[in-house]
Amino acid sequence: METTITDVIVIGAGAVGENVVDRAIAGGLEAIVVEHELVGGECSYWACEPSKTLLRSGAALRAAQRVPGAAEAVTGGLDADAVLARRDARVGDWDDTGQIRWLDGIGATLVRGHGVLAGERRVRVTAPGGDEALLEARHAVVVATGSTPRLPDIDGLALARPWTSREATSAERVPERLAIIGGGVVGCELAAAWASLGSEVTLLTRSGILSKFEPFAGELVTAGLRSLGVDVRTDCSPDAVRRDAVDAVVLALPGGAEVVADEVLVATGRRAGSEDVGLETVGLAPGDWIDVDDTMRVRADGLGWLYAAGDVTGRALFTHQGKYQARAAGDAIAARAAGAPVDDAPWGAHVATADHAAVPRVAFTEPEAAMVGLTAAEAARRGIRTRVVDYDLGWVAGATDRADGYEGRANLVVDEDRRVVVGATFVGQDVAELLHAATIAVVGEVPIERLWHAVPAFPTISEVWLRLLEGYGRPGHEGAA
Ligand SMILES: Cc1cc2nc3c(=O)[nH]c(=O)nc-3n(C[C@H](O)[C@H](O)[C@H](O)COP(=O)(O)OP(=O)(O)OC[C@H]3O[C@@H](n4cnc5c(N)ncnc54)[C@H](O)[C@@H]3O)c2cc1C
Ligand SMILES: NC(=O)c1ccc[n+]([C@@H]2O[C@H](COP(=O)([O-])OP(=O)(O)OC[C@H]3O[C@@H](n4cnc5c(N)ncnc54)[C@H](O)[C@@H]3O)[C@@H](O)[C@H]2O)c1
Repeated sequence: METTITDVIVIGAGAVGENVVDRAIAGGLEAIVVEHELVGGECSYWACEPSKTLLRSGAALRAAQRVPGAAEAVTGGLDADAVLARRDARVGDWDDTGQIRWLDGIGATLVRGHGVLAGERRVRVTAPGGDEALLEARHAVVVATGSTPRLPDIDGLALARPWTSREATSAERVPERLAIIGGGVVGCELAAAWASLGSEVTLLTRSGILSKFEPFAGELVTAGLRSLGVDVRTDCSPDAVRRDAVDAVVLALPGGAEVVADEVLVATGRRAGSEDVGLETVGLAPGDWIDVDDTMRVRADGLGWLYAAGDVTGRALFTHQGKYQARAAGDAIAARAAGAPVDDAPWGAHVATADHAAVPRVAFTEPEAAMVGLTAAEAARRGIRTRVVDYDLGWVAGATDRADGYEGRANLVVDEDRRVVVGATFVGQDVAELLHAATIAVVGEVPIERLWHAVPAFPTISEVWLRLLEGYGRPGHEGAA
């Protein structure tokens, strides 16, 4: 078998793999990317993009309904067919021609097929027709193979043909009744989306709702989902799931109650997409999250040529954070290949430091929940001496302008020893766009004293920053009324 030699090989052309290739090429290297499905990966076709499109129409409708004058002009509900058609257009009808054009444009080589490591700096690719090819990298191989849904061990579940996020983001019809297992971001976003489109949704979750956020986010989103008609049941997990004689799915709950639906979506977390990438050929355990340092280089003796980025590392399962890791990896690989210095100190040019303390995330639910950095509980777990200030967004002029009866809440978690913000959460209509200011404050470690000089425009929802700072008190004016 002939071997093709290049500088860098990336396995997986999701958003993360694409960005590794982009940075490596920008750094003067040649790169091949191997993809066995669609270039663009989960985010483009079965995750971020279709789910946000399914959610947007309902959010826009409700926003209009909350503004007298506009509300009177809303005379009907959502047109589900039009929403689904917009979703189909957004994902390019699950065709990756556009993304291939982009890869061509940056000078990357795409090899279609399933790639597995085959020992040091080598990748074996099995093409869709079964032909095999061997690739060898002069400098680095990067595993960017993402993650897959994790199915809990519930009796009968696998046989009941459950939806994963893939089916739930690509469905062609609105199910009359949808049961969802899991109250994390996937469960809550897709509950909001399908309830808005007319499904009767029941959401069962073992924990609370959005338990990785501040508790007030879970409370407000639970109320918001219920206002859409979602039957939210926390501390609840089915014992067994089956399809009945008329093909309905029946979820048996502890105590004998049942939930009957047309489809059941399992949204109980993800596992590493590392089971079938040949990790065993280099001494790593298949199926595990791949452990990397902050330049995204695998932490294991003798594997200085092997990197991983994105979901497969388990560091922060978000597209934006994976792309950030990809930039670090691609730049570090190029620097090492050129024998140039690698700036791997915290916040250096070649590291993904923000993964540890400043990951922004938005749950595009009803209402939106957005956070960056640490929750108050996480900060306490890390031993940080904090003070938490919070504020009712319904009192902010920009919010009341935006919607009558605006409901929302925000908080800042302040590190009292360093006098910097280490976490911020905003929950309410249209808060997603507020988040980046908080990310800059956390990453920039902007002293509270200086934040007083960042004046939010009136009347924007961002004025909540001023209210939060007033709640905290102006350092040096503690005695002032
Ligand atoms: C429903 C849902 C909604 C989401 N919404 C958001 C959101 O709004 N914002 C956000 O930031 N994140 C969101 N996420 C998370 C986001 O989708 C992931 O973090 C992101 O897709 C990870 O990118 P990745 O490139 O690491 O993996 P992937 O996108 O999974 O890409 C991996 C690629 O590798 C390929 N591959 C795997 N194994 C091989 C192999 N052996 N050979 C060749 N190719 C291989 C796959 O086909 C795939 O194309 C969402 C996730 C879900 C499930
Ligand atoms: N907008 C976004 O950025 C976005 C959207 C969707 C997904 N994502 C990413 O995808 C990741 C995975 O999301 P997810 O929601 O699948 O996982 P998750 O870990 O966030 O939530 C899993 C939920 O399932 C529940 N659960 C687990 N086992 C259960 C069982 N047997 N019965 C009942 N409930 C059970 C948990 O209590 C939890 O509520 C997220 O952490 C996030 O990184 C991001």
